[in-house]
Amino acid sequence: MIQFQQVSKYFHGKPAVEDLNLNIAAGEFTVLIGTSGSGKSTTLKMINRLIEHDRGKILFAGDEIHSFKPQELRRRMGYAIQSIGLFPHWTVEQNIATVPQLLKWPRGKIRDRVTELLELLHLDAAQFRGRYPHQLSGGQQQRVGVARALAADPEVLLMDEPFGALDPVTRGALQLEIARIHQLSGRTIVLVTHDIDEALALADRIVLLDQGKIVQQGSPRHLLTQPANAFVRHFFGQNDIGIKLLGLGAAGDRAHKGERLEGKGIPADMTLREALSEFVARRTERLPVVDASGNAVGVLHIGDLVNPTGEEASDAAPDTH
Ligand SMILES: Nc1ncnc2c1ncn2[C@@H]1O[C@H](COP(=O)(O)OP(=O)(O)OP(=O)(O)O)[C@@H](O)[C@H]1O
Repeated sequence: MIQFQQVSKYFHGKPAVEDLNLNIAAGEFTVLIGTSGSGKSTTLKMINRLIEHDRGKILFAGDEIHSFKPQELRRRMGYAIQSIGLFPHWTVEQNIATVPQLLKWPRGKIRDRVTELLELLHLDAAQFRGRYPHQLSGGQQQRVGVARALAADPEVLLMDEPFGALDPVTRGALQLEIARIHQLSGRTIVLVTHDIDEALALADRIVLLDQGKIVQQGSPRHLLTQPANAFVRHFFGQNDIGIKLLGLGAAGDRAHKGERLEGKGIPADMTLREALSEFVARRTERLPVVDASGNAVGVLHIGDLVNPTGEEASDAAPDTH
């Protein structure tokens, strides 16, 4: 969907990004991560030509991005940023409708789309559509920013620290919503963050940058278990890699499906990291696992957390005691 071929960008003769090769597949959730000044935002902004690259080629849907008008690119790519950039004198509805208005959608269609997006981001449409940005909390403004980026159903969603400056609870809620939107829509998403847990939770593929170059790219599990060098190991925090790996697995995948246990079940989509906390808090070594409707899925054993292969627990010889 988006390809970088030997792309470089210089500011005042100094490289911000150098010889970047990157292939972002359609439908993939890619997270660009790295230390401050490593070139994440520059990389993202070159995709929609907010920053023009100096060398190499960037392709979008097979064509050089220079063959598109910047306006066309920006209509086909939603863009959400930390500072939100909502127009202060426009209502929530007018803000969300920016691109549909440019595309001259009929009024009724715009109205329906605004309603749909507000509901998708858990904002009551009747209550919020007529408000102005200053009448919203920071988290609500961020939601409107994401809704605006999604408004014209873009093929690609570019997000630059969209949940920065939010409290951890709101941040977690918005991360869940983005993950859900990605699952529902299958849209290509490129997100910039310096939050390692956010990257691990959301990414299909993580691209780790340092000083304008890619140090390593791959699935979260790949970067955690096979770091290319000491920088990668250090970046992901060598001391709690085990805990981070637990964050990538779900209780439902590891549960012993043939077993049943009385008691309050943990949700199948709970991460193993959260399950570890439950084991400790409940002082138990086994936990029942339930699906979204509360039906039993199986039983998770504390020993399953140290299964180094991460393979699904076998039911061939269920532990029945
Ligand atoms: N408009 C600009 N003019 C001059 N230098 C710039 C400009 N934009 C970025 N840079 C420089 O390019 C390098 C990469 O910046 P970039 O914003 O892409 O990094 P980043 O990884 O997104 O950092 P952060 O996490 O701090 O936002 C930095 O050294 C930065 O100072």
